[in-house]
Amino acid sequence: MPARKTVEFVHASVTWKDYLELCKPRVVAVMLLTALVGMGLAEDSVPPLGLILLTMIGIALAAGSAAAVNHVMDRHIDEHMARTRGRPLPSGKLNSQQALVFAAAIGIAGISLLAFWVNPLTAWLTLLSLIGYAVVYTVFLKRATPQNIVIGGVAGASPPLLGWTAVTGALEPNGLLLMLIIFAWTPPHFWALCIARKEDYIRAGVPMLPVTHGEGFTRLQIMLYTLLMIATTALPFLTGMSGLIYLTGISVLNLRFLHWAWRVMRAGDNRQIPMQMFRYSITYIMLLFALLLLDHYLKFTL
Ligand code: HEM
Ligand SMILES: CC(C)=CCC/C(C)=C/CC/C(C)=C/COP(=O)(O)OP(=O)(O)O
Repeated sequence: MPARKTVEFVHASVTWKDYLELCKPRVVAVMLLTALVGMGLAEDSVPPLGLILLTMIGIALAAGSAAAVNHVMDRHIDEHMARTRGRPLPSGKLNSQQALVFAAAIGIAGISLLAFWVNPLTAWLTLLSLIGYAVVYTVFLKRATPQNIVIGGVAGASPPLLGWTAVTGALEPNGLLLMLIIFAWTPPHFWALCIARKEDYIRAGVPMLPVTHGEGFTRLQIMLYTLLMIATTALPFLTGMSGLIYLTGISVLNLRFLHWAWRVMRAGDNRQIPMQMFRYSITYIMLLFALLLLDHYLKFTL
């Protein structure tokens, strides 16, 4: 009887906020910004508002579904990490069945919406990203190799390409280029946090790069990927997709990113500096995509 009472108590306290938290809403919000920019840059004219809304809702539902599956698969990892133990599953606010039913419902809704009202190519690519993150990264790579986020990063990097294909119905080099920028940005973004939260990953037994190869090696990798990322951010200008507004803005953002990578290289045991770099990486990616959009529309009005 007491066990039953506990279950009833847990059910009674479930709110929509617990379900929202399953979707990693802040990460998905930034992904939606990158998808919106992909849509904007795909054509000279502004895409129809209906198409923008349907695409954003479809991607949001699919990405939220992938994030909810990640919460279920990782619940035993998350309960060992200070950063994640308050999440809905490890804290007992939701159980796996509730989370999986929710993930299936919004996942099917999102992919169907894209398939019927946007286009089949975007629906297929979104489904691939969903499986890439929820299954390939979460179930296999995360537990198996310190290169997990380099390979798994392909799924997280896809939203600008999904936005692009939603408008054009085709895979084109400039859409892939936007995806490439996020792909190169992901390792410095994540490994900076990984250094700051290394003890969490040791406790949870997850083979992240600072755990398997040490912090010094990870810092060097952060610097190398930062340089690669800076090179990829030159491509929109070099291909003529973006102009001088973008080039000026991105140069300032890149100098700051490089400065953070340099500071992390020399940070020793300091945990604040990698954490600050992680936070900057988020500001950076938002400003980068905002700049691309600003440059695109100002080019046509100036
Ligand atoms: C596979 C690739 C990626 C990995 C492994 C990764 C990893 C992480 C992790 C572990 C966090 C901390 C989350 C938390 O504390 O709850 C985080 C936060 C964040 N990530 Fe990523 N990330 C990836 C890709 C992306 C992408 C593509 C974007 C957006 C374009 C993004 C945007 C963000 C944002 C906005 C946050 C802050 C969330 C918050 O404040 O709660 N990430 N990322
Ligand atoms: C359809 C589509 C666009 C799918 C992309 C889905 C998505 C939400 C990707 C997020 C990437 C991310 C935050 C990875 C961290 O996972 P983690 O498990 O290593 O981090 P954690 O410890 O914070 O859970």
